Amino acid sequence: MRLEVERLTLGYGRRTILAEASLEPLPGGAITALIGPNGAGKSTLLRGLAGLLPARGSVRLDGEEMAGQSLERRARSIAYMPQSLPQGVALTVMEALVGALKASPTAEGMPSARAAAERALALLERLGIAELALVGLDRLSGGQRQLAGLAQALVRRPRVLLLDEPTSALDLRHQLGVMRLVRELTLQHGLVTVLVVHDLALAARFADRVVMIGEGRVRAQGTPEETLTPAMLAEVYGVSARVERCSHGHLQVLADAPL
Ligand SMILES: Nc1ncnc2c1ncn2[C@@H]1O[C@H](COP(=O)(O)OP(=O)(O)OP(=O)(O)O)[C@@H](O)[C@H]1O
Repeated sequence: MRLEVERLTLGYGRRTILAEASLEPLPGGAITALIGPNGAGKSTLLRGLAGLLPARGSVRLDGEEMAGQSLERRARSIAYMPQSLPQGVALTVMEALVGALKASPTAEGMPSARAAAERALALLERLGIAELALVGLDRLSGGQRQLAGLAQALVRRPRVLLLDEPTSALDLRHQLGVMRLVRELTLQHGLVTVLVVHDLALAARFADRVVMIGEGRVRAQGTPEETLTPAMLAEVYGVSARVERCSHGHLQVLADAPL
């Protein structure tokens, strides 16, 4: 599994947001974190990878151009979780998960109703929210909604997992739990996982690769060590920052002041 992005140009209407973005190939079994300041174009790039925006350039999965594929075909391999789930959906968590399975059958085809329910429940258990299975989406807290949204993306067992800020509403324990689960699934199934994240400590700890976006351009890409440098943080985020290792050896970004 390998996702290749070449000279991708994306925008809304006539406004170009991301111009000619090329990424080093995103391999299966690895997590790529998209980082960068607010409004830089991270979500736009993720939507572009999901095929949700008109684009110029090329996004290829295992050598096959995604643009020409039908939405249904694309949905078989790609799961995309937006920054916020739509409000006003009168479904329980379980109904939403089974609905997600029905709406976009995976490469394995459509599971039976019983198998779908079992798969959904097993996933909710793994995410620690099995007790929410029969609760309405509209009655969940922000963090619970985010976990339910993640479950909706994961339940289909995609080959490419695109997550827009999957941990932004989560407490510390759930942040670590979700990132560990995403890492496990990514490794276990060789997924191409791309996630937008603001928390640079999470990016440094869990991502294999980091793509730093600033003002609609790819400003740096590589390992966390290569990209999370004081010089790049100054240039792209406009902060003076230190990058140090904690007593456990994890990379930590300590932002000291805006420049
Ligand atoms: N649906 C839309 N229609 C028009 N412009 C949009 C739309 N979504 C985003 N934009 C614009 O595109 C630019 C990039 O937005 P995007 O959401 O990709 O940034 P981001 O890096 O994900 O930011 P954040 O960290 O704040 O979520 C912004 O200037 C934004 O105003």
